[in-house]
Amino acid sequence: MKIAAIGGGVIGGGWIARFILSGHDVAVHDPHPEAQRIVGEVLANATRAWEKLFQAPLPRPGRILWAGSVAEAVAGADYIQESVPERLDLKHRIIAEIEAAAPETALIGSSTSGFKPSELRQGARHPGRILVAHPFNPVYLLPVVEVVGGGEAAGRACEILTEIGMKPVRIAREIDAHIGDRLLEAVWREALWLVHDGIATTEEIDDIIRFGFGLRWAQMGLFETYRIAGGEAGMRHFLGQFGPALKWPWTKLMDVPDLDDALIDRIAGQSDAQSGQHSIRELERIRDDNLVGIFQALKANDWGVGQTVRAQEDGFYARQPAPASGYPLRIHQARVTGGWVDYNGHMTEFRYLQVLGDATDAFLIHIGLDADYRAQGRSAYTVETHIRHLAEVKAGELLTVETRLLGHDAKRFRLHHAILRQDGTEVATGEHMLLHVDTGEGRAIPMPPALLEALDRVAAQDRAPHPDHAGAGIRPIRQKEATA
Ligand SMILES: NC(=O)C1=CN([C@@H]2O[C@H](COP(=O)(O)OP(=O)(O)OC[C@H]3O[C@@H](n4cnc5c(N)ncnc54)[C@H](O)[C@@H]3O)[C@@H](O)[C@H]2O)C=CC1
Ligand SMILES: C[N+](C)(C)CC(=O)CC(=O)[O-]
Repeated sequence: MKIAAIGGGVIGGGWIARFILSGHDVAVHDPHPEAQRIVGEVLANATRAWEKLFQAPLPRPGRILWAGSVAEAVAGADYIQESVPERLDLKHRIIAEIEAAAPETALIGSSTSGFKPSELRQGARHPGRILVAHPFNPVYLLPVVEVVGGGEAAGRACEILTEIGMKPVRIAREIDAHIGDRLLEAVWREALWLVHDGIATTEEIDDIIRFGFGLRWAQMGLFETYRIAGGEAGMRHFLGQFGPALKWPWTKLMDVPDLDDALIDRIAGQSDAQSGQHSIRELERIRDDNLVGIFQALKANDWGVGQTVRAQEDGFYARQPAPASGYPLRIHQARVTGGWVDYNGHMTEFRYLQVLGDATDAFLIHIGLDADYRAQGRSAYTVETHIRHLAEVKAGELLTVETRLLGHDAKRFRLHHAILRQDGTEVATGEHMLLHVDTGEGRAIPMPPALLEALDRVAAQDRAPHPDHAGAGIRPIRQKEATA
């Protein structure tokens, strides 16, 4: 699939990073003289965030193909994401340039925050393929994308967006600013009035959000949160109790304070005092680390955005390259990132287990125990592990795992992984016993014939003697050694 991105600013850069990290090449056009530096920095932050977010091995990243014109970028494209500044005349000009050069079948998604598809489509040759695909910043982490403009084109766009780990929400009827920005603008207007009227500073308002209802919104949204706030009587009681207050004159919803120089100076000054000690890129990294932490907590709870992360990881495992011929199997590789390194300057203890666990997952997919298989309520659980740490590993190193099957019966199999550096040095080994289980009943059950046959085929290749340490535990410390 060929992807093109027109505009590589805050949002275009985020889209480019998401496509690249999902394994797609992206042709990019942006006339900004520093576009390559800006997109490069966004991609670096996005890569850092994805390496922290996902436990599954990431796909091999795609490449950025810089194009000198819109026409060059969109030639032969299947999906084009437009992220130029929010001016309708500019968007019309860009869409006309895209239509003149792109295949008729190419989909055009616009990042517009406010324009409706009917406005974007004015004067277009093939209006039905022009859609709003409105993301939220940072695009490379937040999965939601509002897809506005219906029909077959929207269905195809949703498939592509889902494939890169997004959660498309199709909006049935077009309205100005879609849904997310309608909600955000209401809060934003109120916040501007609170600063204007001298009721609160920018920091106080942010504290009320981040130490309070922002945490609720991050995992349940608005309606589910208020259902709980109604107590045991739920939403009906909540509406009965707090509904009348909605008619009291609390809000200045449609009224916007005059953004004169004095108010701009006040907001910008308070914002500098609040966050000016960090550069924007540093703030982005702080934000990304916090989002990753929230996502991981929600993954552990199988809830909300955590389910999207899990589904994306399943996709990464399934896309692992087929093993090269030969034995031991070489079906897993991992790059040691800066975040994997501890205070001793080398790969921290639990990351060894992560590499070994990911290698086991790659082996499971190799024998057919993949996400579709697990969806039938059967899986494999590791019940015993022995790791030997043999050499230090530094950030940036590429690790390759060699996997052997040391034995199996109807319900169990025993794996041996050797983690190798690029120069062939063995840096760790892991030996693992796995049980085939019925996940609903939580008990071991025999494997079906197809899995056993796959294991038999691997076992037939395992002709070398077992390593000396296979089956060994940790050596006892003899008393003489202990007191020496
Ligand atoms: N910034 C935000 O929080 C969000 C913005 N959006 C939407 O995304 C779109 C882009 O906004 P941002 O990325 O914030 O703006 P931006 O100003 O950061 O980036 C716009 C980019 O478009 C480039 N550009 C200008 N003319 C161009 C042309 N003729 N061909 C190719 N590139 C061109 C600029 O050089 C710039 O890099 C807008 O429609 C906006 O409403 C959507 C979601 C959130
Ligand atoms: C400010 N904004 C209207 C451009 C914001 C968005 O469109 C979505 C977001 O990321 O908040």
